[in-house]
Formats: sequence, structure tokens, C-alpha cells
Amino acid sequence: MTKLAPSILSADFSQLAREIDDVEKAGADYIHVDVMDGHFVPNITIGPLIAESIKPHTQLPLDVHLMIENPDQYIPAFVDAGASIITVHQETTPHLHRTIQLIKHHEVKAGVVINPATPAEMIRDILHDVDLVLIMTVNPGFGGQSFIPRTIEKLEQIARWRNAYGLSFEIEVDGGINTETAKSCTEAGADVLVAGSAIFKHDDRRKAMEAIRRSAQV
Ligand SMILES: O=C(CO)[C@@H](O)[C@H](O)COP(=O)(O)O
Ligand SMILES: [Fe+2]
Repeated sequence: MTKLAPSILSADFSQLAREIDDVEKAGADYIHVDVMDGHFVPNITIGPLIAESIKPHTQLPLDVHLMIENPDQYIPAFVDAGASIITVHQETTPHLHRTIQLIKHHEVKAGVVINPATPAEMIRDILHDVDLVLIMTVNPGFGGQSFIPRTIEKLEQIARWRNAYGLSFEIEVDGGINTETAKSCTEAGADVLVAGSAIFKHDDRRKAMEAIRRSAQV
């Protein structure tokens, strides 16, 4: 069954605990936490203090998507804050293997993510070491953007390599996922769908999530 990871970037930040509780009760699998630094991406969002403050309000794994320069410097703080999965952009670290090992050293699941313009080849080697591969289906930085269809080819490529190498990492997609775009992602091999505006901009989150799941069925 396809997993759903609501991105709290589109939630009401003044009511975060309630927003998280709402999607947890509606059947979310992960809580997706978008961390932006105003350098790697042109927006500033959540730091370890907010991650730590939401942690006691959910049983779900915190799926932390780091969109920051110098990720190694902040990984321990997100581990201490209670992250279950930490995903780093290949574009932000010159020593990707070292960064992934640092996450794993803290006994947290390690993910790698690439931007729409980054070829799949850039993460081919590290596939053997990660628990999750995130394919950005929009340029990182903001919620509510339109899905970039060409990213599907990359998704298919990653899924083919997973089979060919006998690996078992999860494949996640992030950006512009809604009832129109979800199916092409699951058909291409996505296991986890991140969705922000397609969930939080609806009053009835359960209905919104059910609609995405239904549309994603392959
Ligand atoms: O990482 C990001 C954006 O950089 C995402 O997680 C967004 O928060 C997804 O929002 P929608 O495109 O689903 O509204
Ligand atoms: Fe994200």
C-alpha cells in the first residue's frame, strides 16, 4: 500500500500540534518536515527546535527533508529533536557517502534527495547505502508548485536500479502531488507520496488523503 507523508509546510503553523493530530488520525504514515535555510533554497522554515516541539504530539515517524547547506553540521541536532528519517540533498554535500554514514551512525534512517535538474546517475553509487531515495518533482523551496512531469523518467530509472541491484530502499516523491499526479508516480515506482497543499488546504483531511490514495492505486 502506498504511504502518505503530509508535509506540514502547508499546515497552519499556529496550530501545528492540532494539524499533525488531524492527519495522524486520518491515516498518515509519516510526518514530512521541510527544513529550509534561505541559502540552498530561497525560503526559511523549520529548525530543530520546532521538530523537537512537535515530536511529543505524534507517534508517526518524523521524515525530515533537509534543504540546507552544510547538512553535516545540523544532523546531530535533528537526531536529538527526534527525527526518524533524515534526507539530505546530493547537491548540498561534497562527501555524500560521509554524510549518509553520519546519519546512520546516529541510528536514524538515511535518505538522499535530488532536484529536478539533477540526473539519477549522481546518486547511483549511494543507492547501496540509503534507506530512502526522494525524487523532487518540483524545485525545492515552496509548497503549492506544479508537478514537473519529466521527473517521472528519473523515478523509473531509480526503480529499475533498485530491482537490478536487489536493494530495498523506499522511493518517495515530493512536490505537486495530488489526485492528478499521484498515479503516474506510483506507476513509476514511488512507495511514499509527500503532499502538502493537496492535504492541508482542504478542511476534511481524511477525505483529501483518501482521494490521493484512491487515485494513486496501480
Ligand atoms: O519539500 C518541499 C518543497 O520544497 C515539499 O515537501 C512541499 O512542502 C510540498 O508541497 P506541495 O507541493 O505538496 O504543496
Ligand atoms: Fe519536502
